[in-house]
Amino acid sequence: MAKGKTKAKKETPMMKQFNAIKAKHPTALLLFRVGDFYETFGDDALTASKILDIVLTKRSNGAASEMALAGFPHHSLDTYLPRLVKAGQRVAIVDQLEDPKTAKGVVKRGITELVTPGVSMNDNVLNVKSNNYLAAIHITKKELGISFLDISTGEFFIAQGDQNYIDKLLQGFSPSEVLYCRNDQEAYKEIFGDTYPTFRQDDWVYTSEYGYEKLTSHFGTKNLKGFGIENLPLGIIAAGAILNYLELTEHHHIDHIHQISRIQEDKYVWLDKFTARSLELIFPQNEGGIPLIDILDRCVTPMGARLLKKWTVLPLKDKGGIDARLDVVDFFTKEEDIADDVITHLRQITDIERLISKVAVGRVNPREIVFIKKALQHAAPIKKLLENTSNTEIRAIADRINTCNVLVERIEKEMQDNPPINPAQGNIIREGVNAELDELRSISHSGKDFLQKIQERESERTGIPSLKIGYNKVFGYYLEVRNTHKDKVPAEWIRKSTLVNAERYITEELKQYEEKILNAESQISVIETKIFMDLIRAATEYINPIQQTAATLAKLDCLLSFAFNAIEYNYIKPAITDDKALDIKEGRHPVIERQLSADDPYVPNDVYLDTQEQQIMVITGPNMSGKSALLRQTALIVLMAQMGSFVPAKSAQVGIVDKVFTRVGASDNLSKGESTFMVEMTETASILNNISDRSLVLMDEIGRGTSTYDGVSIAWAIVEYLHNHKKAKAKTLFATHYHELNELAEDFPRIKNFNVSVKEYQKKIIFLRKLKEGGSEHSFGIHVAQLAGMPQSVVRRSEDILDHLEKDKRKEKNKEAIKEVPKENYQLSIFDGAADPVAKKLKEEMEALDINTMTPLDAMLKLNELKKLLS
Ligand SMILES: Nc1ncnc2c1ncn2[C@@H]1O[C@H](COP(=O)(O)OP(=O)(O)OP(=O)(O)O)[C@@H](O)[C@H]1O
Repeated sequence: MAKGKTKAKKETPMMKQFNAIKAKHPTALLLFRVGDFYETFGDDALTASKILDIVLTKRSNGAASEMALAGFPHHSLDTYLPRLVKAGQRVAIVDQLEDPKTAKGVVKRGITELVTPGVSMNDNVLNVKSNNYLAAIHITKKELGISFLDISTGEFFIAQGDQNYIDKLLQGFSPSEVLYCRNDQEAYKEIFGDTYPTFRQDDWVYTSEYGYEKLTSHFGTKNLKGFGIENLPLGIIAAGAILNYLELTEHHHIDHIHQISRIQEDKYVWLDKFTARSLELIFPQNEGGIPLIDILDRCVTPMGARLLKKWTVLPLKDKGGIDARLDVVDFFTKEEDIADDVITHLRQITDIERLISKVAVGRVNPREIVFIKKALQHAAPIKKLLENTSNTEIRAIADRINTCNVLVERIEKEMQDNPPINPAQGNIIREGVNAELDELRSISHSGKDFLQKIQERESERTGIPSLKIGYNKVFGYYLEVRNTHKDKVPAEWIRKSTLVNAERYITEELKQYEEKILNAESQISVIETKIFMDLIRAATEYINPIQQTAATLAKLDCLLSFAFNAIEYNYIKPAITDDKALDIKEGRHPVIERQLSADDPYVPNDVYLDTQEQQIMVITGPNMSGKSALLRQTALIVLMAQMGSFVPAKSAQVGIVDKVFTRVGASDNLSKGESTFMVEMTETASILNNISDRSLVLMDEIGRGTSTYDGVSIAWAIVEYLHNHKKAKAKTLFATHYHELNELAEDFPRIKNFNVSVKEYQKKIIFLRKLKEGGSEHSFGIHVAQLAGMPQSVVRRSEDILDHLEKDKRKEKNKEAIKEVPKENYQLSIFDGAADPVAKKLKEEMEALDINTMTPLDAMLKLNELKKLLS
């Protein structure tokens, strides 16, 4: 070696091991097990110390530089891991794969689990009431494929469609992580922005062959026809990408994922993403708001709560399916005693859907196995109760509950009632299960008894009253003598350590018993673990029936939730019909009514809409009078009815609705750089382009985001369009401040005017909240300003200005002016949309024609020319 140069220190073997694993998973944060700690190194340590607020230190890597280090005790994994994952980290748990005591050289280590936001079985990462979905998207120019998986429950879905549809699904499923192809980065960002944590995979994963092969080999099928997804090639690619990701994250035991289903778009009411948001179905729009789900959800099981969320965003469209649910709810509202008995047992049932998934992935602990048993034991009386009813729908539910008696008996026979979570802690298996185990236990116990006797005997013999027997890992069992009695210690005792106030000794005799006890204990642990593992293996045979039972109990839980709401809040059974009318008598808003006191209750209102007589209700009324509430309650009642729930009304006839479109309130989207008005127009355009004869449209103050003239014109034209649409007479509630729109009812037969009434009393307004036929004259905006505490001078001045404007009769002129616009301009014609240059040209050409002076040949030639123009 050249003089003056120091020998470059080599990496320690452990750091070499760390670097090798890190190189394979550069984007994951490694929790590296070292002895009793999980350590993080380098950049990972910086990240972990920040997120977890743990101390950052340095470690000599053996190399010239020092490395950042941050760690925590291994038993705190459940506390720290969720915090890392929730902060968006992908965390690789690197465990010691062999016993450090017997390892030669550096302990073998490997990743035992890669926990990412979308792939987690950890109870602390998961929310009991929500699914935790991983999504994969495959993007092509024409369409997109998508797949969702919740590994904690085994639910696996697939779909394919245009950007709007996929975006809507993403909103509904709200995945915790989205996978896409590395090459699609730009396209993905452009379409979906950065709403979700993402992970990119290599392009070879995103091919048809790979996806198809992955799915068929996972399910052990020749093709995918049985799942009804064969014709969704893009969805299959996405689903393949999900299975690939499970491999990458070391999730190899996934037998509980035993089917994949197509998301059947046509089975459910279409709610565009604005509607789900503005009706506040799952999330409130403003902090502190209450979404519908909070009102509906009285579920007592986690799987029930999760299913109810799905039902809420996916109301049904087929009468049979809805009626089946309503019949069960009806039964329970009439048979309250049975409902009470069922719910009492249901309350005792834990999350068997997730527990059985843990069995499949081999992560179930002894206590959880006992929970599964208890759950099935409570499912049995539920099955009995339901079987004995006269209702066929309820008996069908009973049929689907499988109480897995053989498994229950085996768990009951083998497992202690209250075993510890960690099998290594011992005492998980009952006595009488295994003779060898029983014998070893008696050796261990008698050994311990004997130790006790040694202590008593020696205490008497030596005259040391405070003599204690203890145990530690370093030198096993010992006798502890306080310093005051040190002089009484016999010569044959061997001193092992000195503490401040005491000394510890071992003896030959102690060592002998120690060996016996420790031998027995380690064998006990081996036998207990083996019996437990055998039991888990046996339980894997029950994955399907337990999943089915879990799904059935979830459904039952949701229906009971509906029934209890109906009983307590006076909801009624809606009549679902195949016609197109909606007839709600004395309907109430399910959320607002709960917030009001009994002295000042919600004022119910009637709403009637159909496609023949009263297709569009134009609702005027002052600010704060309750227009928005009326619109929303109508949609919520329809959606609740189609979910299978009773509804807050005196009576309700609901002709099946296929799509609900809502444009309610301002949903600012300033973060995306769009103005409120632009958003409003985009949403409205999407409504107008998608309506059908069965759609329900709610529009609230459309046009208010621009000048009054623009606003009135747009609102007017939209109402006309909805009325005149050839194929789709969408039922519409149109709330507006523009009284000019009341004129529409004069010319259009299916438009009717209504107003939410108020009373004026001593220059103040009293809100009556009652919907009445007829238009209204003014807005009372100034009164509302006054109510809001506007300075008196401003209120007075605005009253003067209003007076002046009204006297000027400009308002009247405006109305007249609109009415004077030739009607044809509003009619749909082939020239609709002056923006279309071809249509414009055609129109000009046709107008310029003088048919009287044309020969038949001229006419033919001209026609040919026009036809060319069209093509
Ligand atoms: N039928 C009702 N019974 C009792 N209270 C109601 C009723 N309808 C609405 N409210 C109460 O009145 C408040 C205002 O209602 P809402 O927002 O629907 O008014 P609005 O007419 O849409 O007002 P704006 O035009 O200012 O948006 C609601 O927050 C609700 O608490």
